[in-house]
Amino acid sequence: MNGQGLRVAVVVARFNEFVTRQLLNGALDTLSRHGVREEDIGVAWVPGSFELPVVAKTLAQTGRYDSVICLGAVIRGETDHYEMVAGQSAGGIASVGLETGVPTIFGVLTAENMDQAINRAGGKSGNIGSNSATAAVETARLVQSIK
Ligand SMILES: O=c1[nH]c(NC[C@H](O)[C@H](O)[C@H](O)CO)c([N+](=O)[O-])c(=O)[nH]1
Repeated sequence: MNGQGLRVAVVVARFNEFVTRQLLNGALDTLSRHGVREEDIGVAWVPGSFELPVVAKTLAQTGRYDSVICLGAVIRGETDHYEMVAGQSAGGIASVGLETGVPTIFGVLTAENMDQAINRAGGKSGNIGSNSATAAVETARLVQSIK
């Protein structure tokens, strides 16, 4: 897929930064491999995954981006906070894409523990950030071809 000329925003949560920084690295590396120019990529950090949707929507509404990638890591703790954050983050991110028409990619890793998270952030199970970048390029090009 040729990503040349695509403008992509990446919103990344700082919570569990040890993991989310690896997701970001995977996404940026894959965007580059698809030909997306560095100057066409915007990165915004938010406190946690719960804040991903509002910043993603703001970026999508600027009209400056062909796709918005949301990256986070929600890891189960002792409380049910995990369910709330994961659920609201997923629902909010889906709404951004539907409300704005800008492909908004769900790259929020949900894991039972840190080992699972690390395995999906560049470990033996791949990198959710990289997968999200590929989805962003493909979906942006598809939406462009339909319009
Ligand atoms: O991105 C995450 N945010 C988390 N909480 C913070 C949340 O996203 C908001 O930043 C916070 O609630 C303030 O709105 C997490 N947990 O609490 O478990 C988590 O695992 N991952």
